[in-house]
Amino acid sequence: MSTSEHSSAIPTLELNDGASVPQIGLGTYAMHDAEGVGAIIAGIDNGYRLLDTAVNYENEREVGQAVIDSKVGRDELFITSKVPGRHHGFDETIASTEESLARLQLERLDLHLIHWPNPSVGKYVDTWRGLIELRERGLVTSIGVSNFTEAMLQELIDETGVTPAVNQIELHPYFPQSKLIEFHRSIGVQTESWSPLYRDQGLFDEAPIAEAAAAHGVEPAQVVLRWHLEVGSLSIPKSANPDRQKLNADIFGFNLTPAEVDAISGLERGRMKGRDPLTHEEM
Ligand SMILES: NC(=O)C1=CN([C@@H]2O[C@H](COP(=O)(O)OP(=O)(O)OC[C@H]3O[C@@H](n4cnc5c(N)ncnc54)[C@H](OP(=O)(O)O)[C@@H]3O)[C@@H](O)[C@H]2O)C=CC1
Ligand SMILES: O=C(O)C(=O)[C@@H](O)[C@H](O)C(=O)CO
Repeated sequence: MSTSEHSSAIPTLELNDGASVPQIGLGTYAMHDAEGVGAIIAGIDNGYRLLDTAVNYENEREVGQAVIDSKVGRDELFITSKVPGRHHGFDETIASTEESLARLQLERLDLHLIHWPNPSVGKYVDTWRGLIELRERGLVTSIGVSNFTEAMLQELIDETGVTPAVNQIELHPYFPQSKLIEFHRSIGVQTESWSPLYRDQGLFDEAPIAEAAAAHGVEPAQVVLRWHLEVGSLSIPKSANPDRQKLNADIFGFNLTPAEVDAISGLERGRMKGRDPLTHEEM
């Protein structure tokens, strides 16, 4: 834990390349303009150090401004962005990343991901080679992917010998992805959960979550975010509300029992919007 005046209580874990990453981060999807900058600064003030953005969120400028305006030093923060589908390809990935860095007003990203594999385009291996090159040039510290299947991960490793540090995937109690998490664990990839709260669309009323919340004296959202840690994933809940930001990050003072974890995982019913990376493509 940092000892600075603006320290964070969020512990870290180590990625397969030795880099340190906070165990929970702030999603920034749909945070825009001055209001978005204010919400991101509030997140940093509330202890978040990992900020998750993407070219396609069209808010890298806001994230960069929040980093500049916050009271926390750049080196204490962990900034993630993502290469969009329209920038797949070796040269395109280098150019895309240089543009992201310019918008973010940063010299280096802590983690850069391939946002979606877009298999019909057939360029994710070239894109991965671009990320490897960027890491060698020192423009990004860690490299990873998002929405990759087991077979796609294996293909990247077979083709390049480089294992992604992270696979950021849709993961929540309705879609627990236990087989993919186990595969990640077996090859040293850190699982990262997107839409970890299922965008507050009814999940919190589910009995195993409400019951665990009552048993531990916490809120249902905290149970859900603790469940992500218990199954081995770091999550990036988005909240623009300072009170909910604080609540969501306050998950390190209790544990769920194995029975509670199993009951919550038993809520499985499928993806939120049918975004199967074998067929769903985003440019
Ligand atoms: N790689 C990928 O393909 C994807 C990546 N992502 C990333 O993951 C992040 C998180 O996912 P996201 O889709 O935003 O969804 P989340 O599951 O994080 O849910 C966010 C929604 O839940 C609300 N919320 C947050 N905390 C609470 C709480 N304690 N109680 C009640 N409601 C709450 C927020 O509202 P409010 O702000 O008002 O608190 C917001 O409406 C994104 O922001 C983005 O960075 C997301 C989708 C795909
Ligand atoms: O937010 C992201 O990172 C995405 O990849 C999108 O799928 C986004 O979640 C979305 O909901 C677009 O409709």
